Amino acid sequence: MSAVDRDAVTDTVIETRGLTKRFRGGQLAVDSLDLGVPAGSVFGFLGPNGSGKTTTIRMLMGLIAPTSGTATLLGHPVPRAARSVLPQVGALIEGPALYGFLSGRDNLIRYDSADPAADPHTRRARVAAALDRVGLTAAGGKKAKAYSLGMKQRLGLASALLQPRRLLVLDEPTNGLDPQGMREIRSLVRELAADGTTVFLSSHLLDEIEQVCTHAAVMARGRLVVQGPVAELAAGARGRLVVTTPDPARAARVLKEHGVTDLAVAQERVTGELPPGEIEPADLNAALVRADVRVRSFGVERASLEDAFVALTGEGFDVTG
Ligand SMILES: Nc1ncnc2c1ncn2[C@@H]1O[C@H](COP(=O)(O)OP(=O)(O)OP(=O)(O)O)[C@@H](O)[C@H]1O
Repeated sequence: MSAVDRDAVTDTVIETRGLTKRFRGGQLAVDSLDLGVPAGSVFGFLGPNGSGKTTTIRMLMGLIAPTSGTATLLGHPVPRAARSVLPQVGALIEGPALYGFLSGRDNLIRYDSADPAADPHTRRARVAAALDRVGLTAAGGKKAKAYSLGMKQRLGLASALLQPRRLLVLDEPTNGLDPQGMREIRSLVRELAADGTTVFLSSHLLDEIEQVCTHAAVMARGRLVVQGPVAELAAGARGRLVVTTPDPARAARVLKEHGVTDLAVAQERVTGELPPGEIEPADLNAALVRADVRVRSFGVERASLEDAFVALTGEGFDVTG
């Protein structure tokens, strides 16, 4: 009998403790990572290029051994229990390996045949269902080499979905795709999550994480910067104050006196960082009015995950790493 109980109830589908990878050349790619991915989440693993995302995923999938620390998948230790737990995990790492001369459908048949646990009698139905899942039924007979990058990526996802999965691990699933391809993958991820599959996906695109993920972890230089629900992460960074007024110089002076920093004036628009602590935006508005500044509009721009990243690391989010 399998060492893995298929019905094991785990609230945290991926958990790492002090997970560390130092490559032979001495490069510390992942540094004491403590990650917790809740069941049912769409979890974004975010960081600039070179921040250690792929190395972490390769350790989770048992492809490379950690230097130190531990990791569990669906409650079972990896790499020790990798063999028994990985059948419940669909993974798409560094693009799918496809045969260009075979049709999309035949590529999936090949994948399914390579799985010793897959019943050959139900193979055709499984492949048809997987093609349907990713919207490739009509293109199933086309050679894979004629597929667009987005279609290839969807075919890769179909191969990961031939069996029911509790967890999907996708490494940069939208990398290299055009906006339409990105949208397709994103809506597919949402659908899969709605069906109850936990999805862990890495990305260096902040807005992608904001659009599709419920939770995120932010990496920088091999270290975890922060993790949690996306809404809370963005709320951790205070938004920027924006005032429009025909008296920008006076407004800037008053705001400065009340602790607003990083003030910038562009025509009738004055922006700045809210002071930390007790002061409410409404108090600032009242102070402007008291000082006879004619306020046309007053607001705080919603903070984005990017603001949170900048606030936490003190650096810009440079996708070229
Ligand atoms: N096999 C290896 N040997 C030595 N160093 C490596 C190896 N693989 C990765 N690294 C280094 O480890 C660091 C983290 O790389 P990793 O690929 O995990 O980052 P990433 O966040 O996934 O970035 P990308 O999106 O570019 O893949 C980088 O500095 C990289 O050069």
